[in-house]
Amino acid sequence: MNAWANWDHVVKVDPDKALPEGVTYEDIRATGTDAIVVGGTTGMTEEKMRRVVEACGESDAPVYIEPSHSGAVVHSDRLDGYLVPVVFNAGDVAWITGAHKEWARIDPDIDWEHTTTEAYIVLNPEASVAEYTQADCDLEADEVAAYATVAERMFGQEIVYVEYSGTLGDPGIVGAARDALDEATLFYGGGVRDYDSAYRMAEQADVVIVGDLVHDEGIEAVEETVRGAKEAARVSR
Ligand SMILES: CC(C)=CCC/C(C)=C/CC/C(C)=C/CC/C(C)=C/COP(=O)(O)OP(=O)(O)O
Ligand SMILES: O=P(O)(O)OC[C@@H](O)CO
Ligand SMILES: [Mg+2]
Repeated sequence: MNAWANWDHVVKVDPDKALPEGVTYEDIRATGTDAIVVGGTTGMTEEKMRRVVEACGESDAPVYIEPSHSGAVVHSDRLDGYLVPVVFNAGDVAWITGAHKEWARIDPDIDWEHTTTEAYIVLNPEASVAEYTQADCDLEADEVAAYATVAERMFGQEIVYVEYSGTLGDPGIVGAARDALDEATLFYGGGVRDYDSAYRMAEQADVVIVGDLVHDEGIEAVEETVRGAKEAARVSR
């Protein structure tokens, strides 16, 4: 079984942003989160990625990188895997297959066994990821559900990621994606900042991803979101 089938909560660390003073990766692990994913859209370099992956060395958390381009990929024994975004509603095919083609062309060391794509549906037009990929964010619930179906049924995606980076999404839309999926794991990310928002999104999605909060507020706030996500998962099981 894929590791993420058992996850409820993930912390996404942006290598382009600092952690609050004194916060370590072990502290992040100790919040009870299930994994650390390292990624972001802007300012991503191999060196910044490597720094974070190495700093995770001290903790026993599962660590995955989520590269935003081939130049941000680092290979390390510390990594549990590589989560590679494919933006299903991108306006430019570079973010669907183009960047991936270039990666396959230039990187002889791709660890296919530990590489999984994530079928992103990007829904916050204000986020850098939406701007970069020229995503069509103006989607109704049935269109989001249809993208989820296409991802799972036609493209065999194991992870569908409803991405509202920077703002809390519409639970109805997230639920529509969930209802469309059979086997795939539904990730939700965006604007989760406390117990209630984590709980609400974990009622809809399988895994709640918390990003900016760890940089802006630190460990206690993240802990609250872990509690919210885990409680909602427990109740709905
Ligand atoms: C071929 C390889 C290795 C990679 C290509 C991967 C693709 C298609 C990336 C597209 C952009 C993307 C989906 C990046 C993933 C991480 C993500 C969504 C981060 C959230 O970014 P924002 O919060 O919008 O941006 P900042 O936090 O950096 O401002
Ligand atoms: O930074 P936030 O808004 O928590 O978003 C999390 C994640 O989905 C970003 O890719
Ligand atoms: Mg961000």
